[in-house]
Amino acid sequence: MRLVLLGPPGAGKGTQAAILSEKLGVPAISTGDLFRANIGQGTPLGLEAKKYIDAGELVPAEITNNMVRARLAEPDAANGFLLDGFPRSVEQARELEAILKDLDTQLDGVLSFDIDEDVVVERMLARGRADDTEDVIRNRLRVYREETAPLLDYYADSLVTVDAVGEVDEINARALAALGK
Ligand SMILES: Nc1ncnc2c1ncn2[C@@H]1O[C@H](COP(=O)(O)OP(=O)(O)O)[C@@H](O)[C@H]1O
Repeated sequence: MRLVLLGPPGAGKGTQAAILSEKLGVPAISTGDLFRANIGQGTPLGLEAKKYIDAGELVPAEITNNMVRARLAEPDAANGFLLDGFPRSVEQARELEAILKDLDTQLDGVLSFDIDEDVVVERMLARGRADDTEDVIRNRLRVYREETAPLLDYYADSLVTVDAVGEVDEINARALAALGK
């Protein structure tokens, strides 16, 4: 199963991706985690990406697209994947289509986690990651509204929406039900 997970920052996509990954037997691929791993290891990609992440801006296309292309070509993604954090813009959605076409495959669907901004701001302030200060959170939400939310229309035909307010297990059950699993 090849799925894109959509939703605002703090919607719980990463948490749900980890559980769904186990239940569906496909890897969860998070661009945020890939960037953070690169930052942790001090790679050139990580050093470059950090400037944008610390400001809550999108990392430039050439860095992000190549990283995703390489990750999706790895053997463990051959039978499916859950993509969390990519695409984050219509431009990236077009790039994803091109990447999948080159791999001779396509998406099965898009799972959208639906949640209010007020709730996600509270959640992010509580988790306290390095890029979770109030100013940076506000900027990430602005970028989400301007760049990422248009994907809800872009993917309208393949969109499955899940209410992302509630307990982790409850939301996971909703997601599986929405996927017909
Ligand atoms: N597809 C992407 N394109 C550009 N930048 C990205 C992408 N995915 C992640 N990033 C960068 O990594 C940061 C953290 O992403 P992520 O871990 O998905 O957190 P959240 O979902 O809470 O915003 C983003 O704010 C952005 O700077």
